[in-house]
Amino acid sequence: MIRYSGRVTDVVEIQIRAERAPRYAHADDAGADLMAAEAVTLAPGERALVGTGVAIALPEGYAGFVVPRSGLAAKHGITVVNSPGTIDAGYRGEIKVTLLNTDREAEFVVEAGDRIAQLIIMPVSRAVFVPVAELPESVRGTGGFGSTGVRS
Ligand SMILES: O=c1ccn([C@H]2C[C@H](O)[C@@H](COP(=O)(O)OP(=O)(O)OP(=O)(O)O)O2)c(=O)[nH]1
Ligand SMILES: [Mg+2]
Repeated sequence: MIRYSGRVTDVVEIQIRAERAPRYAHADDAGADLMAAEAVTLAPGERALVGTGVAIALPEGYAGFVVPRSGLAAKHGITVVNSPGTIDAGYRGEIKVTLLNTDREAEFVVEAGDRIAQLIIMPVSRAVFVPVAELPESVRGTGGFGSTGVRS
């Protein structure tokens, strides 16, 4: 924990190569906006792998997650196909965004420099998978996929 903008916050230093570095719109935002490095037009229902021109070296024990922007989703039906896209600590390539236009009628135009998605940096655990004959009991057990219903 270090002091940042007058508050005590987790801040992780990340080495980056980019023409347009991801930017936090507000100091306490979780997601830093990723900009398109290229222009692309998405027809209704079309997807495209859009470059951001950003390459990073995450410290060991961290991962990046590429997630949609809610404004683009609500106003234009733009989402990220594989959300959250996982950026591994060892990845040194360009971060790319799999944008999908879910709108049935309108095309969506992306210009270079547009903020198309956001990047969330998180500490992650790595597991050691230990085979066992029986898993410990729990209250939920094997219930899932709507087992608790919809209405309260
Ligand atoms: O939205 C994304 C998701 C992934 N990546 C990059 C970083 C990540 O570390 C790498 C591999 O991602 P993932 O493991 O999700 O893809 P894969 O299909 O399993 O490819 P691989 O076999 O290379 O792991 O691709 C992106 O640039 N954007
Ligand atoms: Mg993989």
